[in-house]
Amino acid sequence: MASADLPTPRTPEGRDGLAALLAHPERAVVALDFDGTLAPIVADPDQARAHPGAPAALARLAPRLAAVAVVTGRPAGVAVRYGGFAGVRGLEHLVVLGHYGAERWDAVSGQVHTPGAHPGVTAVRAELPGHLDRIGAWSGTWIEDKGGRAVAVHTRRTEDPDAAFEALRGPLHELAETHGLMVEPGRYVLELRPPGMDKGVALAAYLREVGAGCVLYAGDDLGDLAAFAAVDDLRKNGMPGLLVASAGTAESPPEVAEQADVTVTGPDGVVALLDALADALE
Ligand SMILES: O=P(O)(O)OC[C@H]1O[C@H](O[C@H]2O[C@H](CO)[C@@H](O)[C@H](O)[C@H]2O)[C@H](O)[C@@H](O)[C@@H]1O
Repeated sequence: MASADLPTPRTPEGRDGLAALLAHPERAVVALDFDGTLAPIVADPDQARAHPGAPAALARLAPRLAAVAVVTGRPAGVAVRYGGFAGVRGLEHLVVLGHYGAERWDAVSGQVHTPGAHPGVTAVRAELPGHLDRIGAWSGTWIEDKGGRAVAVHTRRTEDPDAAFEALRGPLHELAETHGLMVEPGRYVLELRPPGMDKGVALAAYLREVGAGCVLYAGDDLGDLAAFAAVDDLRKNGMPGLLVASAGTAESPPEVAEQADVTVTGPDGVVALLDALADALE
């Protein structure tokens, strides 16, 4: 089956990945990032919501696939709420891997499974406001409290988000190191979180768990490159895969589109792609 609306991937690996998904959807996993991929980027992270067409597009696809998963830096429960993913007909088996895979929500139980607070994150949450004052962080720098597994510092709402971001890099790396944490850079955000987990580790484990035969992964930011690398490794070992970049804005990291097989324009383009896939499979 094929659809006129489906893009032609620019690489042979991507073309194989798309062909495998269309030929054997029952063996395919579609996994997507949340912010910037399923949800438009907005200035206030608490106001981010999934594209209005995203839950419906995923719900059309999910019953025909091995699995659909969201893989996000958000706490899993937050992505479920902001995505409107709970209780959606067709998404009864959806899984959300939150905090870069450290925690997990599944639609079957409706529960979040989390490893609990990390002592380094607990310490950083307490120290961070004073630390930002001491280093003279730009006005408008904003701390997103993400619970016990991560804390994020955003610069989007400062007068010069790029300069504010660069000024924070060194001091936040030092603070993270002091507490056994790593820094995850993103779009005008630096997140301090425990090492040892990333979207690639999380995605590869999930694909093994469900016995996937092929995968589509879509993302927009630097944190998604670990998942891209995992798909690339799997392709080298014989599992077809398709990498999709949600890009097209001035702030989109160029690496994401460079490493993808297909580039679409933001969540609008992602939802259109999901709908085109669903059309092709119906
Ligand atoms: O893995 P993701 O689902 O992409 O989450 C990564 C981080 O995304 C959020 O920040 C980004 O989106 C915000 C809302 O659109 C935007 O204001 C910010 O500049 C972006 O970096 C979120 O706030 C973080 O907690 C996520 O880890």
